Amino acid sequence: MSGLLVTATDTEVGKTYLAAAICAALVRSGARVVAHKPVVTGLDDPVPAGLRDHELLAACTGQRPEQVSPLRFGPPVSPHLAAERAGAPLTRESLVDAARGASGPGETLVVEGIGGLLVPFTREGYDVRAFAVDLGLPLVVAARPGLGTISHTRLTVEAARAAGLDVRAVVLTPWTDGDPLADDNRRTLAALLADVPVHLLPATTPTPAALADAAAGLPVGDWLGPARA
Ligand SMILES: Nc1ncnc2c1ncn2[C@@H]1O[C@H](COP(=O)(O)OP(=O)(O)OP(=O)(O)O)[C@@H](O)[C@H]1O
Ligand SMILES: C[C@H](N)[C@H](N)CCCCCC(=O)O
Ligand SMILES: [Mg+2]
Repeated sequence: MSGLLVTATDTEVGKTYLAAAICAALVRSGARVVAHKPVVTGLDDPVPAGLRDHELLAACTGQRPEQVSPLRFGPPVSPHLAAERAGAPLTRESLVDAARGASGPGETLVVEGIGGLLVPFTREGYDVRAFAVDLGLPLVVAARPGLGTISHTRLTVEAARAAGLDVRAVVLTPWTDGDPLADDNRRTLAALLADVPVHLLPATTPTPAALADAAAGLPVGDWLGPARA
């Protein structure tokens, strides 16, 4: 089984758009794709433009939304707190088992993290980074194009590398041509990250066809790596 995990420099950066675009592009190329979001929180918030995370991912892969995300909570808070409030604290074992069981031979697994890389699933500090290590998946990092992204992106890549994770790409999203600051952020990050390529996901609408079009320029196949059994 091969796959990747999409993380980000923060919550509300573009993980779902990017993960959905990757799924849609892979499906368009003929791959069998399974999306997995270990935990969704914030279902009490108004429905965003388009669909909720697990619904948009499911629309891109053909799964049912509940298959994409087995654990769904209302409060817009960190997963450790949402689960605790629901009286069902998360465990490393159940999170890893669910992710490993999500896809089978010949399928490509696209995992969307939750929030940023160090968001905890448990009070003891089992977090998205440790989850990616357990799954053995390479990372793709969604980052904002604008002010603040240089430091947030470098911090995320450093934190990933400190745990031995393979960062395949940073993707600035939503990208719109013609912003001089975003252009310089792109160049600066490409120079400072050196061996991590910086790509762009154009601003798009959240439909499978539009997302696949938006991802057409991304070397998605290069980002996939084998998952740990
Ligand atoms: N490529 C894009 N095209 C259009 N809008 C985008 C794009 N990328 C990000 N956005 C905007 O950023 C918002 C947040 O994106 P998204 O929901 O993908 O973030 P997230 O990192 O998955 O958030 P969460 O932490 O809640 O899972 C979207 O609602 C949308 O407005
Ligand atoms: C509600 C939000 N959209 C996400 N689902 C959860 C983000 C958790 C962030 C936790 C933190 O970094 O403080
Ligand atoms: Mg999301």
